[in-house]
Parts: sequence; structure tokens; C-alpha cells
Amino acid sequence: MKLLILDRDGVINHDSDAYIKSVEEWLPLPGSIEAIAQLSKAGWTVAVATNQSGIARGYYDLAVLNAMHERLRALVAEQGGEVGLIVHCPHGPDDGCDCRKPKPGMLKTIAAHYDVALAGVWFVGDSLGDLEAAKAVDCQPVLVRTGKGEKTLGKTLPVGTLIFDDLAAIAAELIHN
Ligand SMILES: O=P(O)(O)OC[C@@H](O)[C@H]1O[C@@H](OP(=O)(O)O)[C@@H](O)[C@@H](O)[C@@H]1O
Ligand SMILES: [Mg+2]
Ligand SMILES: [Zn+2]
Repeated sequence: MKLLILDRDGVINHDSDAYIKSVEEWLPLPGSIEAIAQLSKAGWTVAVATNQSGIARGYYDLAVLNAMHERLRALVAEQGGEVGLIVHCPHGPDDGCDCRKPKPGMLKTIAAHYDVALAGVWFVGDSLGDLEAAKAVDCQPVLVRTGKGEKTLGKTLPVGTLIFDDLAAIAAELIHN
């Protein structure tokens, strides 16, 4: 199975240091919806693994988060594609959960859902924690320059991290190579 796992904020949609707290604040990055739709139509299963500590912090609730994800699904469906499993971590940094990146719990959840191995599966993120989560379960870490990606580029990246400008460039690489 062709499985691609994406971080959400800074990869699919614009991110904000003030968190993305409403559907109105949830704005797709240029080309990201089209990229997901094209990948889906090319036979890729596109899953999402996203930290959402804003829930633990009380900035928004699960209903708002689900509305954001219904919006994502609707936009991709308008382009003839579909989004696979979306897994989120609702916890805060001090909650000691197993799902908050850089822990790989959400990646393991996605692998179990599809009954596939994670080795070599591309996990695309904009933060160092995304790349570390990938490395922890032998996924291929992939950094995009969108969101916090440019800032992350200044840090020490896991060996073998691939770097792309954005999700559209990743789709072009995966579909045409
Ligand atoms: O990039 P993903 O995983 O989809 O989601 C990141 C968001 O949950 C938020 O994560 C926060 O980090 P803390 O959770 O406060 O450490 C901050 O980086 C926010 O700017 C960001 O919007
Ligand atoms: Mg992110
Ligand atoms: Zn968690």
C-alpha cells in the first residue's frame, strides 16, 4: 500500500504561534489541497498525525477540531480525492502521553489502522519533533519549508531527512517518480 503520513499545521494549512483555534483560522497552504487530491487519485493513502495541545490548553475543543478536519476532507473531495485517517494528540507537553510528537504513538496508530509496517513510510512535517517521531519508528523523515520548516532547517536534523519546498513538490516527486 502506498501510504503517506502528513503533519497538519505548517504542512497542509498555515500555522500560527497563536495556534489555529477555529475553522475560520484554518486556511490551506497554496497547493496543499490539490496535492493531497492528486496523491489520492494516484493511489496514495494520505493520513495525518497532528499535535493539538490547544485542546489541553483550552483554546478550542474537539468539536472545533473535527470541524476543521471535515473542512479539509470536503476541500479534498471537491478535487476528487480523499483524506485517510486523521489522528490527533489532544494533550499538553506535560501530560506524559504516548501520542504527542516527537513520540511516535500516532504513527503507530496509523500503521495499526492500515495493518502496514512503518519502515520507509514518508512522514512529512515542518517541526523537528515531526522528524524525530519519524526516525523513532524508521519512517522516512521529510521536512517542508512551509510553516515552521525554515526555522527547523536551522536545527540539527535526523540523518537522511529529505527536504522539499512544500507539499505540492512532494506530490510531484511521488506521483512522477
Ligand atoms: O504541526 P502540528 O503537529 O499539526 O500542530 C502544531 C500545533 O498543535 C501547535 O503546536 C504548538 O506547539 P506546542 O504543542 O505548544 O508545543 C505551536 O507550535 C503552535 O504554533 C502550533 O499551532
Ligand atoms: Mg506542524
Ligand atoms: Zn497525546
